Amino acid sequence: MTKNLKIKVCGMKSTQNREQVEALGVDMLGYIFYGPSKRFVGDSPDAGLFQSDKAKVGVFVNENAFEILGLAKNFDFEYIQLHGKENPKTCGILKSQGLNIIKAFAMDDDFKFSSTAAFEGIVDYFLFDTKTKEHGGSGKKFNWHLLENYKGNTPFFLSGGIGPDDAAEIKKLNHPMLAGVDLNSGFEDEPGLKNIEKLRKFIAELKK
Ligand SMILES: O=C(O)c1ccccc1N[C@@H]1O[C@H](COP(=O)(O)O)[C@@H](O)[C@H]1O
Repeated sequence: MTKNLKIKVCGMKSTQNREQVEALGVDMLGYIFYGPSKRFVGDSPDAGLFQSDKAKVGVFVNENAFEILGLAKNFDFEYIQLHGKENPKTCGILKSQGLNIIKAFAMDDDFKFSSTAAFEGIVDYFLFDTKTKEHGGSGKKFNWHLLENYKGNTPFFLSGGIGPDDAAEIKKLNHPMLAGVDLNSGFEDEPGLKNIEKLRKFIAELKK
């Protein structure tokens, strides 16, 4: 089953690095539009950064829906990842404009999966990331056993601190709604610069 997991690599900041990542056959490329992040694309990103045939994901934290729509049009995003406290209404507004939506949830041992119910039928994917003060990109894992409590119908991405040595553990996860993995800081030489060999080995192991 893990052979078919979607692979999203997040935090693209360099055109050359994006081209190398893309050549690995990943499914989705993520771009961070959140100023405080070390992976923020910046105010005037290089146009080449976005010249990709892969599905492009704009990542936002509590951003205004109209601002998101403008940026999605500018950069031709297929997906929008909402990584803050966005509500179902905001997700619905973006969805109604033809965008696919990934809604992130911050996981800790107190997380109630019932909080995902209001987003069912509105968003395309959930993304379960570790709860920290930074919103995302923490490099920290949550307790993956918590996923056993997720009984919803929306497929999800596993996220939060996934690293080069995790392929075997991910392959053991047998959740019917696990759709993909989100790879970020665990595969970096520096924020926004992915280590291609680490990604190559991990992807090969995951698909084996
Ligand atoms: O990567 C960031 O800096 C970031 C900032 C704000 C929101 C989301 C961000 N990235 C997302 O964070 C998760 C987990 O990343 P990590 O593996 O723990 O580094 C991932 O879904 C990224 O898309």
